[in-house]
Amino acid sequence: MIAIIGAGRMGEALLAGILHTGRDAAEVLISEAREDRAAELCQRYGVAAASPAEAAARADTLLLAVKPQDMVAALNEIAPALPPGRLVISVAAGITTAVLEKHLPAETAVVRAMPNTPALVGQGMTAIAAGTHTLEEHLDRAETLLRSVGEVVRVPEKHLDAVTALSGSGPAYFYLVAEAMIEAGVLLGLPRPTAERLVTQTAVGSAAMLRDSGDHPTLLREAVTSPGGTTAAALRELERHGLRSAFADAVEAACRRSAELAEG
Ligand SMILES: NC(=O)C1=CN([C@@H]2O[C@H](COP(=O)(O)OP(=O)(O)OC[C@H]3O[C@@H](n4cnc5c(N)ncnc54)[C@H](O)[C@@H]3O)[C@@H](O)[C@H]2O)C=CC1
Ligand SMILES: O=C(O)[C@@H]1CCC=N1
Repeated sequence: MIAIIGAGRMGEALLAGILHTGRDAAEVLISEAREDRAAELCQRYGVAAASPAEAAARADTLLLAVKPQDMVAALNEIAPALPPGRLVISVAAGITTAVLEKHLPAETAVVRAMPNTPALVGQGMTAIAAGTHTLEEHLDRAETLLRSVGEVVRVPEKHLDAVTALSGSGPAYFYLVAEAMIEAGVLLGLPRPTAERLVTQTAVGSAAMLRDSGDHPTLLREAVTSPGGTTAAALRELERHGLRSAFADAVEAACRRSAELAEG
């Protein structure tokens, strides 16, 4: 039995992804503080709801997807009911395995994970790191579970704030670029639905090439950039507006914020 504690946006993405891979809904519990939200998800996915304590007692794997600011309260609800030998996976930004271990019974196996919302469609990217009492077998279990919603990499925990800044928050950067491109198309007089369709398929096609061609993004970009052409004119403007340093600053800010969240 798997229990998802905190079924907000990320909790639902994980729930949907896990069920999509054929896991029986009877094998998944959700625990969600907002009753209307819990009822909506139970109806949509056919899973049962339980209190955090009940979920802790019944599930062998707990997936914690509450906000970092709510994590200690959630751990305190779970800890008294948690039998030995359970695996606790947290996806909260910034919350270290040391914090998780401090609020759980001694020797609980914890895994800190950072997924992203494309998990909802089975295209997630998750990085995982082990706690002090986490054995290879626990990491394998976490990896197998999270692989049901996309790709998984193992990283040392010291890299997880950077991972959070890059792939955890990363989908938002791509969506912002998509929004900005759609508005630019509308500015040029394209009907909005046309601009949306052009941008969406351009994003999907570019992502497929990035993943499948084996070529570095630089080579793929160069192949679009004809000498003296339109792309070169556009790229010069993006460079003039400092796009690369904007990304460096943005990702650094996200990484700093992730580290701050650990402090509560
Ligand atoms: N949204 C994203 O793209 C990603 C989010 N995360 C992490 O996932 C966690 C959740 O983020 P979101 O889903 O965006 O937030 P959210 O606010 O949509 O979801 C959190 C949910 O937890 C519930 N909750 C709070 N305390 C609870 C408790 N004690 N027991 C049961 N339910 C409780 C809330 O009612 C809420 O529905 C955060 O820690 C975040 O860092 C990680 C990767 C990506
Ligand atoms: O914005 C956040 O804090 C969460 C963590 C990574 C993506 N969303």
